[in-house]
Amino acid sequence: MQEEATELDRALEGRGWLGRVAIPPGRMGAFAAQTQAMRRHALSMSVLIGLGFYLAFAAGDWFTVPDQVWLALTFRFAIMLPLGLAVLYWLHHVRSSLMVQQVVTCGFHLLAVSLLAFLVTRSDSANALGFVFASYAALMAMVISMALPVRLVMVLAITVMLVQALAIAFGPIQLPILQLHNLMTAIVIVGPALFANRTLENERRRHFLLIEREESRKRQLAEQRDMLSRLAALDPLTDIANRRGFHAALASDLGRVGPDALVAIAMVDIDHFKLYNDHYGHAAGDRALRRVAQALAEAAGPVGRAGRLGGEEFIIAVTGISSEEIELYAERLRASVQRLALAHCDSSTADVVTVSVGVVLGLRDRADIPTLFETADAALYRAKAAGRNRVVIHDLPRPNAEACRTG
Ligand SMILES: Nc1nc2c(ncn2[C@@H]2O[C@H](COP(=O)(O)OP(=O)(O)OP(=O)(O)O)[C@@H](O)[C@H]2O)c(=O)[nH]1
Repeated sequence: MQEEATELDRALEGRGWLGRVAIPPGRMGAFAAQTQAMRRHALSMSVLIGLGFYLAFAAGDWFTVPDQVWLALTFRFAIMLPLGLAVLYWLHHVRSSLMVQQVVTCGFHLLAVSLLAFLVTRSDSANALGFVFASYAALMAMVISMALPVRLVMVLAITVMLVQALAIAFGPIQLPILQLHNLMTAIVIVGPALFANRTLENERRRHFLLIEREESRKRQLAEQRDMLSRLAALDPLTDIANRRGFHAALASDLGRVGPDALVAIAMVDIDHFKLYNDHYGHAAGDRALRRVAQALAEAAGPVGRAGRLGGEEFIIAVTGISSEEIELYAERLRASVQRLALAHCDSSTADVVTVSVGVVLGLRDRADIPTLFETADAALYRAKAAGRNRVVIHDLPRPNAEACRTG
């Protein structure tokens, strides 16, 4: 994720060929998809505007090419008008690749320019040469508005220049200086047009990369937030939920079950753990805590939530369990620790590590959770007092019923 942001930062510096902002290869598809609609729209607009000017300047034909007016009007209204409408229809209704659309649109503009150049070769009027320069104005407008790739711009510009050179060569006015004018005009017009095209394209790319970087940073922050909240909910020693994580998980479980569901809380405490630490050392005590925590989490199963309240005290919550099942469930918790067979030679209860379990069962809607905890704690206290390594169940719906089972 960090590498992703760095890659985008590097791309934004625009160290590509001639300061070009290069899109990283993996994002080229997304960039093309994002800018395609805009580029297609630009093509339609260039045809529409080009056609508008082409028809509007018909009025000037009586002055520019007085001897070829009818041919000029035929070009404008009988060829370019229907063709322009057909290209517009095609751009909007026929699905084809952007490149094909760009080439066809360039072809349309080139034809318009070539027909004017043809008039230059046919007309004896010196005014006809005005079409040569009008063609360059059109070229500049096309290059800036069509958002074309640079290679296509170059092809378009060179073709326009050659067409004009031919028109001058075959025109009635044979002035060699006109070819130089043509070349100079081409250079002077194409240079800024290319620069404007490049600048606009770079801005498009920068805009895309900035949005991508923003998205990537948002994803990065969300991931870090998730990781932090996961860590904040975990007990670092045992890898099961800590008090905070347990409460959050229980709250979400309680939100999912109906008001009639039963909720069981089991408080679990390791017996004589101080003696275990004193005998085997604190590091061994930590290892035992980890093993007990994992055993309890496993025994709690997919329906139970296990957490470490602190020290050698654990808690398990189960929602949607019946009063018939709870005794077996609690016994399973207790037995899971004894089955670990962690030697505890100083324990007066058993020769292995054992736990005492205090359980309470309550109705979800009547359950005041802190009260349930207190009651489970009181049941645990009774289990300790009764000799440890046993389960004491305090059943809230039937307060007098109390079951006791020892290992
Ligand atoms: N190794 C280790 N020991 C811990 C940790 N947290 C608490 N303890 C120890 O757990 C022991 C708890 O002792 P007590 O509260 O007297 O309880 P106990 O010895 O288990 O006696 P009963 O609960 O009455 O059976 C203390 O010695 C604490 O130092 C821990 O993270 N690691």
